[in-house]
Amino acid sequence: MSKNKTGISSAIQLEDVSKSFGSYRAVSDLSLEVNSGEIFGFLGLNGAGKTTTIKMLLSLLKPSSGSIYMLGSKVDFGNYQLWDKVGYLEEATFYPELTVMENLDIARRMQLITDHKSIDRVLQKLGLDIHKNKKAKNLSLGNKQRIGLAKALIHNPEILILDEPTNGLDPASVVEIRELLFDLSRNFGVTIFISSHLLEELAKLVDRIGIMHQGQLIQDMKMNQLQQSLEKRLVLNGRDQSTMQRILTEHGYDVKNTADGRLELTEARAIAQPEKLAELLVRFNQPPTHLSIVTEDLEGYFLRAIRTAGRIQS
Ligand SMILES: Nc1ncnc2c1ncn2[C@@H]1O[C@H](COP(=O)(O)OP(=O)(O)OP(=O)(O)O)[C@@H](O)[C@H]1O
Repeated sequence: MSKNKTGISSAIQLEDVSKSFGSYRAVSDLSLEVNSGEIFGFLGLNGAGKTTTIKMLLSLLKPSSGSIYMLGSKVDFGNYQLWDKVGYLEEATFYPELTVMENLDIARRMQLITDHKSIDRVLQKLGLDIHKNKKAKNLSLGNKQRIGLAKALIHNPEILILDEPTNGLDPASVVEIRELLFDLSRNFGVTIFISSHLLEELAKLVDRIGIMHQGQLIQDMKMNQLQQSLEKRLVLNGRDQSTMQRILTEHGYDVKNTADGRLELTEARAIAQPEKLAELLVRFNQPPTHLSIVTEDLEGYFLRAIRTAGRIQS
């Protein structure tokens, strides 16, 4: 395993990786490091370059330029040893008429694993042992996805790569898979690289997030940094909003009207001391009938990050 500048082991490392299809650059100068045991969320709109990147990690696609390392070993065509240490799940596929056990036995044989206990281990790890003799077609959606994960994990990989693993799952199954991935990371030390276009969903699971847009990594931050980066707004209502707006403006506040008929302020002093603003309005006989601080939601943040990068029209 390679160590980065801070001495932390990095499980996945991309250095100035680009991929072009003809004249179209799907991934552009992507540099990224995922630490060992970390859950990294790879976020982007459709067409951002997530799947192309994942295919390069798996050496299903060759980068046009740049280098990729996993567990300190260069990802290259022919470096088959690496695949003993990497699991991949895109979409759960299985034989519906076969039992869970039979499905996993096929996966075991395809991966040339001789140890039959590997099936029991993975069944237990994923909480599938109670369903092992059921036909795959009779399982819940969440448990079907667990079969896919079990196949990706049967060889006990150190890195798990997931491309939109909760696509099409119902909310309960999404929670189940999330808890499972969390357990794999925290209790089994698996490094997880997970792509999605849903920030709300990733935010509940990942340690760090990278936002891709038009082939470029426009943000890379820890989740606690993300929480601090969410924009706050002070919104208020009153009986005579034009008078309220005039008073606040005369006292140096920057006040906007919102589309839903409220007054809104985003400046730091208004957010830090809303009571001062309320006192001022009371003094001028214009008490607010509603005053609250609203924090931007994660999808709002995601779209703002993309707009700020100046790459889509707002
Ligand atoms: N084999 C290919 N030939 C030409 N263009 C391609 C090829 N594969 C991907 N692209 C283009 O590269 C861009 C990035 O695609 P990619 O599949 O990596 O995006 P994505 O972020 O995974 O999107 P989605 O969430 O829709 O899967 C897209 O514009 C896509 O059309």
